[in-house]
Amino acid sequence: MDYEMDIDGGDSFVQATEAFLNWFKSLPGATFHDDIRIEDLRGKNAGRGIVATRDIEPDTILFTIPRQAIISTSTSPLPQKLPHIFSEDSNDNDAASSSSSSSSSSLQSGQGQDSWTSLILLLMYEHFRSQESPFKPYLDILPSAFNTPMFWSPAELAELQASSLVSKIGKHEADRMLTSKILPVIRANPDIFVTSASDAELLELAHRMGSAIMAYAFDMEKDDEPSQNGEEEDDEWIEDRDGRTQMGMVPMADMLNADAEFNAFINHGTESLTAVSLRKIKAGEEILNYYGPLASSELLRRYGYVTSKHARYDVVELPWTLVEQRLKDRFAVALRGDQAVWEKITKKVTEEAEDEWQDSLVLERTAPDPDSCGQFQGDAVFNSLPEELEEQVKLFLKGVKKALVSTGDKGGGVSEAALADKDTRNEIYLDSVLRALKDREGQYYGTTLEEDEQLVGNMRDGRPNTRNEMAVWVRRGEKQLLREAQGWVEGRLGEVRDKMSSRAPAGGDEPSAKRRRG
Ligand SMILES: C[S@@+](CC[C@H](N)C(=O)[O-])C[C@H]1O[C@@H](n2cnc3c(N)ncnc32)[C@H](O)[C@@H]1O
Repeated sequence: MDYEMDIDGGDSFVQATEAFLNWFKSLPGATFHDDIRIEDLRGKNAGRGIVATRDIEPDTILFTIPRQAIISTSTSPLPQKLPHIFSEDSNDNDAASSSSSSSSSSLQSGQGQDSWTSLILLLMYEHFRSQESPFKPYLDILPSAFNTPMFWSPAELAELQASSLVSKIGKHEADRMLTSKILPVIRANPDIFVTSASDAELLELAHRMGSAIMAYAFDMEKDDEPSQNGEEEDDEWIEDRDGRTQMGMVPMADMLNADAEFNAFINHGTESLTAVSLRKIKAGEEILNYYGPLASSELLRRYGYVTSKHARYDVVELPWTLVEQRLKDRFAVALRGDQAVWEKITKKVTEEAEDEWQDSLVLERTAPDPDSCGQFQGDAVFNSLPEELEEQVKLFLKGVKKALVSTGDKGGGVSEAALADKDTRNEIYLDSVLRALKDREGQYYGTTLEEDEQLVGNMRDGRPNTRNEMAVWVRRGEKQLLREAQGWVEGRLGEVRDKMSSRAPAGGDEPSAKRRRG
């Protein structure tokens, strides 16, 4: 991310930090513990962060943010100025469906805002107010550029190779959404959004605000009522970003960097939010929040960085078509590569599975949640394939079995009788998945896992410092997971094959005589 750099021989970064801290401390109700400080962490590509200057005990309140200091639709004057844009009735509470479901007339009038676009409007309003904005010292420390893949060049994106992250960036969708929902509101209200910016500049600014929200905003329950027994809510980080929760920019809470092991959390109270230590934090240690059990790819997509601790949550999407192709290979002789038969099977199977059908299956490790002190207990291990994958293969094999019955024995491959045997089906399942996993790894065409390991080994301090290195990190993690998955499947496959060979007479895929039907 780009932060303000030296100007006129002075360090504007340091000055902006000081101005922000003084502004924050002056807010009625704000507190900032004496034993912490905002530190310049640009040396490790982490912008600003908060560090303990002395040992801090568990359950210590590190700082307090009065709710009035949050930028949200509850605190901003903008909704009163533009009630037709911000009223509950005109809002689109489901951001996920907003781009497709909003009528063109509501888009032209700037209605149909969701929690994202509402907050973008609030931030742009404050930005254009410039010196008049009560949030100026806070806005001044928000980054002007981001490392999220939304802003990467095609060459930088190509380094992600076959990572599914590439398909999730959504640059065009974001352009469309900002152009249809943000620009019309600004243009229709020139007295409120005072700017001489061109449409292209407005779009760029809206992207910048959208990315700041992605990496900095907090989600809060809309009413922020205390719980029924009168105690304050302890809802930490709410991951739901589908527009149903209210989003807010929470100055100082968003100065905390984060990792998958962390030592502080944000407590959402009625009057204020507080940052609280989860365990003893030693002098010099960084105070870290938690963004959730995010894969490296997702951490990069939302926040523009990666860490080694998040690698345990890495995921790989396995397209069903790869598994299906390998399943078909097993019956290529028996069904003579009959395209019409395969189409019939696929149609039948997907119909039978209805909404449950998945075009791609998510592979992940079993990773225990961090404990109540924010620390890992136990390793993350790959020890299962997605249940849906097994279900879909089962359905598929059922379809194949029927096809084999109707076409009769074509004199080769796996027979219908063999498919009646559970071990045979299991063997076909695991063998096809294993081959599909290798095919998936092969889709990362540019480099091998071993080459990526070497690239990571050469990184300064053993961690990524550039976009290119972050891309290498993400794809290396995904290839590693694919290898672990292959190892696990190989193990299961070996067991099934041992079992089959210990009970079956010679004869390939045929089940034992005892089990043979018909
Ligand atoms: C909520 S802000 C935290 C404050 C931010 N460092 C700043 O200077 O404004 C989130 C951003 O901080 C950076 N960040 C957070 N945790 C990090 C970490 N563990 N390592 C590197 N950068 C991190 C990322 O750029 C992320 O998008």
